[in-house]
Amino acid sequence: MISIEGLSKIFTSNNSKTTAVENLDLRIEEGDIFGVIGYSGAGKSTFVRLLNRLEEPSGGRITINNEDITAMTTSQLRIARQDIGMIFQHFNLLWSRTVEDNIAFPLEIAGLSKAKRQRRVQELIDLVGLSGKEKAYPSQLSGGQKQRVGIARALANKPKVLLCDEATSALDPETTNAILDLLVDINKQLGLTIILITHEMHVIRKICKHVAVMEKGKVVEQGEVMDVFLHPRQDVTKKFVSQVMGSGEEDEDMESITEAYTEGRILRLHFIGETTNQSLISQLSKNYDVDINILQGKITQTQAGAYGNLIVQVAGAELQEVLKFIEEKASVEMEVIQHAK
Ligand SMILES: Nc1ncnc2c1ncn2[C@@H]1O[C@H](COP(=O)(O)OP(=O)(O)OP(=O)(O)O)[C@@H](O)[C@H]1O
Repeated sequence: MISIEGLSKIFTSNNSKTTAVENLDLRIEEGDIFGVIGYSGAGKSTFVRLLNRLEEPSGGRITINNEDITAMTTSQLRIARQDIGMIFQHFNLLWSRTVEDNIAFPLEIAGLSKAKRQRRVQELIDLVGLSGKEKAYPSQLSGGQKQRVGIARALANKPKVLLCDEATSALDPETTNAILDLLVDINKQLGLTIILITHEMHVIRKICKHVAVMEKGKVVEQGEVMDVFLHPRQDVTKKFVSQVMGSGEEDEDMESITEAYTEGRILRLHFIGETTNQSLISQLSKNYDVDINILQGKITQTQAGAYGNLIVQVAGAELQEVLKFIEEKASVEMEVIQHAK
């Protein structure tokens, strides 16, 4: 477990002070994939760099598995850092070393024998899917492959925690998804705790279990990803959620929908969690004498299941039975938008 209490960082330069992180408290459970999201300047990078003391805190305490990182001497910290891997937006690879030599680098520093290094490097290359690229140089790799090298290198000493500083921000959407899938695999296979900072809600939605939203150096909202998606409280959180789900402005179309579809009833179905897997729509149209017309909607997948809204038109002889079934039996929330004339 990672516990952060009253963490602060104040940068002082030329008589000016910037509070990058202010009195921040967080608890991150072992094995979690914990996302920290915020706009540029919110203090995310500083926060993540404080965790392994790449930045020295101005105040507060960080403990990782009951070890007080903030109280460590430089030599204690050097050993503790072997348990904290880190990957970066621009990969930070050694350009004059091959893939295998980049991955071997932290093992050399840790003093492993050549034979042990070679064995471990091969395991890591297999783990991150880089077989065949052992002898390539970073300049010969795609962005996604470079980040795979970064991940393998970060995992070389079998850390318990992996810090990801905007690790997918330099990648295209498809490569981002592949790297995020790899992080989920690693989290499952190795039980590693992942702390990931990003300005993209898509990243949080896809792989995180918990999220903290940062603004002006503070955590302004936090919780399970699904809860934060469903009930964003702060304006900044609402903006991030709208990156994935739209702003809700699409509801302005409701008027044209209700004018165009006058038969039966128009329903807004709100799916939360695994309920989307119930195949509600096909169940209804198979079991009842109704026609169901999907008019609008957005369903998205999170680590805790799928959620979102569907706007449907239901018409036919057994309309009332369908409304009763959804209300009483299905675990979706239903709102009848319009009683058609
Ligand atoms: N070394 C530094 N010296 C002075 N000020 C700094 C330093 N590093 C960061 N800051 C300031 O601290 C604040 C937080 O910066 P930080 O880089 O942590 O934000 P961020 O949320 O990661 O944003 P970005 O994604 O743009 O990097 C900013 O106002 C920044 O200018």
